[in-house]
Amino acid sequence: MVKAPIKVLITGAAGQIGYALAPRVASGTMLGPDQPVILHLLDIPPAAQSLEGVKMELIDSAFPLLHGVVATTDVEEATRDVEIAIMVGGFPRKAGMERKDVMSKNVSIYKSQASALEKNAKPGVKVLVVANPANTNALILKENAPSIPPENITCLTRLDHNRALGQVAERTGTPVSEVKNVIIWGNHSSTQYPDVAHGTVAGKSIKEAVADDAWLSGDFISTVQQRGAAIIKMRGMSSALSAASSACDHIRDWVHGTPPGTWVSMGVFSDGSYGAPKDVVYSFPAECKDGKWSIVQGLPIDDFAAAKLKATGDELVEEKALALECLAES
Ligand SMILES: NC(=O)c1ccc[n+]([C@@H]2O[C@H](COP(=O)([O-])OP(=O)(O)OC[C@H]3O[C@@H](n4cnc5c(N)ncnc54)[C@H](O)[C@@H]3O)[C@@H](O)[C@H]2O)c1
Ligand SMILES: O=C(O)C[C@H](O)C(=O)O
Repeated sequence: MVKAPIKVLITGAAGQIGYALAPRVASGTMLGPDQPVILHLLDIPPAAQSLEGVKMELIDSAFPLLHGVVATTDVEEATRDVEIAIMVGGFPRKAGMERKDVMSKNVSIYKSQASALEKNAKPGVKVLVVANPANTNALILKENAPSIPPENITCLTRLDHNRALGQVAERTGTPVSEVKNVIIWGNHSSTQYPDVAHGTVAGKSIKEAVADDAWLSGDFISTVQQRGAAIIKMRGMSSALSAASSACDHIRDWVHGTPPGTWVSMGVFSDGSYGAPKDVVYSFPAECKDGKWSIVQGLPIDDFAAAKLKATGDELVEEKALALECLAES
């Protein structure tokens, strides 16, 4: 039976991630080869012409699964009846900036777009926040859209997860598909903790396969933590194709499920698992089934890891306070 099309919102669609993401969604990479989609593309008025150009290119690509494109600068129109919302709109970090620097520009966007989503999206809308500071933007969105269940609002740490998989694959000379169950804990920032203690390479523990503990507890961690900044340095712009690809991975696994025995990293509203602060959006290992995620429980955490989990949690609590200050001033 032919499936009904799903409306997918991409905000910031005229930007560089939007340009890489829209064709992936339209070609079925995100929701599967039998799922038609209608793309709702939102950007701000100064980007309206460029947004129209993206729409023209999508039409010219003749994607069989693409049943329509709405390109608009009207947030009410953009959010109407969407079942999936990928929130990319905002201002990216430039060289030399920390994520906190983009805070004041971006959190107010998330407050106002929360209301539009709440009012217009389909009940059960799944939201992925990509724009930085991703965890805190997601939190602000959640706080300002009380009728959307908190478990439906997530942020992207899958890019960091994929970066960790990539580093281990490169180091061990193994196809990345053989590397599993790394974890990104905490914030999508340089305090995140990329954890390989429970991961495997072709069934062997990562520790055993890499056989270099100093690298695993040193350069590996800092490389993943600093990868966003390293890409900005190389490209002069922040990551886009890997961000778009990871956003598709995040939604695909959330909707279609994670393979048995495999988890992914997702920024989700914290219930305090593993001693993380409650009431922030924190990245945990997550398994997905029937369109729902759950935090993988019961993993042993040693003292080294516990200190890292705490540091990134502390940063999220600080970011939340800063975001609330920015909103109070705006
Ligand atoms: N979480 C992650 O892993 C991750 C990875 C890469 C980038 N990012 C973040 O994603 C965001 C987008 O990055 P990019 O490289 O595509 O930036 P970009 O500047 O190329 O595109 C952002 C787009 O958002 C639009 N925009 C600004 N305000 C808006 C609003 N109120 N509503 C709708 N659209 C709006 C801009 O006009 C622009 O077209 C940045 O915040 C960046 O830091 C996150
Ligand atoms: O680091 C950035 O500012 C961009 C993005 O969040 C990334 O991780 O690549």
